[in-house]
Amino acid sequence: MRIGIAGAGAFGAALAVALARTGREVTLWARDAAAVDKARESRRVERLPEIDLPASIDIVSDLDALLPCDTILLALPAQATRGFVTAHAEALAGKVLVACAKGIDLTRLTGQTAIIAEAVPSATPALLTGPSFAADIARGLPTALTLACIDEGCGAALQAALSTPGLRLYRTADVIGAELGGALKNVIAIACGACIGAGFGDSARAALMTRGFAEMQRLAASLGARPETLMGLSGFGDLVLTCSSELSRNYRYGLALGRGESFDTATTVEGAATARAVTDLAAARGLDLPISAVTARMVAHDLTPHQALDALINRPLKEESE
Ligand SMILES: NC(=O)C1=CN([C@@H]2O[C@H](COP(=O)(O)OP(=O)(O)OC[C@H]3O[C@@H](n4cnc5c(N)ncnc54)[C@H](OP(=O)(O)O)[C@@H]3O)[C@@H](O)[C@H]2O)C=CC1
Ligand SMILES: O=C(CO)COP(=O)(O)O
Repeated sequence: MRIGIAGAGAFGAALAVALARTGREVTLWARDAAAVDKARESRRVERLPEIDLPASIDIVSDLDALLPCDTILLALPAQATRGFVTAHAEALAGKVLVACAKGIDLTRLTGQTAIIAEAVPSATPALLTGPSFAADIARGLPTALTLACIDEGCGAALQAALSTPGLRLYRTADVIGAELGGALKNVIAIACGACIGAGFGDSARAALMTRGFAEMQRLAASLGARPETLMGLSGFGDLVLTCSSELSRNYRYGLALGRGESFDTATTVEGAATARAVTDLAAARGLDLPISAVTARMVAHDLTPHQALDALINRPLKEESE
């Protein structure tokens, strides 16, 4: 089986490397023909420097080269997925499309698989998510992720096809829960970065992670997720990784907010748009998600980290379980 990957950024390239190293046939597509020519020559991509791409990976800019692939991983930023699958709906018809992005689509406030189902109804949507930095995967460091698919037969086939000796995949049919865990943890990671950047300390970060996790569980439950999914790799696991490592772009973006520094706008920071989406979802569902709300306002430069802290810490006292 030849596996296609759309998007030759850090994650797409890392997955291509991990799969190619174990003998899978991989086609890696990127939109920029000049960048593809450069990558074919140098066997490197800009967003994953220092990693050599095995010669067996076919790097292409012509989307037709993905046509022989029955399974295509979509490793694009979350807000780009809708445009991509809509523009290429005909070519993607009938394929197994595995979303790898971690974000809520701002247009319709849905997860990645709902975008796929809407744009390409004949495709089988799935999701690959969980705690992993692209560089770790590319280096073959041990990693465990979640493979979510409503079609359980397809989920089991994908689990086998995408697992490698270093990359252990667990399977679930709870796509909604897995999507929300991956998307919402990015918002909390921005909050945690801002907390550390502003000098509020590790104890405050632990409080934000814990109360942020409660917000993730509250929103996910209201959208039909299974509670145990949020406790797993795609929720709790990725929250821990992203809120505690400077390898995370969401966390580093938060650090910059906390320090009052600027941040490179070309860097993919999924939690920024998803914070807005979460605020809209919470309003529509009458949910109280205060950490996500102040994070969205910090991202919009409508609150400073100190004002955000004041807003959180001066809320009326309450039961922890509420
Ligand atoms: N990096 C990581 O450690 C991990 C990332 N992820 C998730 O994977 C997703 C992608 O992240 P990542 O690879 O790191 O991001 P990068 O910023 O490294 O790369 C994004 C890629 O998407 C391409 N792209 C952007 N917009 C479009 C578009 N409209 N059409 C086609 N291609 C487009 C970019 O192309 P161009 O260069 O031409 O702009 C670039 O190659 C995110 O949701 C992220 O959360 C998940 C786990 C780990
Ligand atoms: O999702 C990730 C780790 O699991 C990558 O995090 P960032 O997008 O914050 O870099």
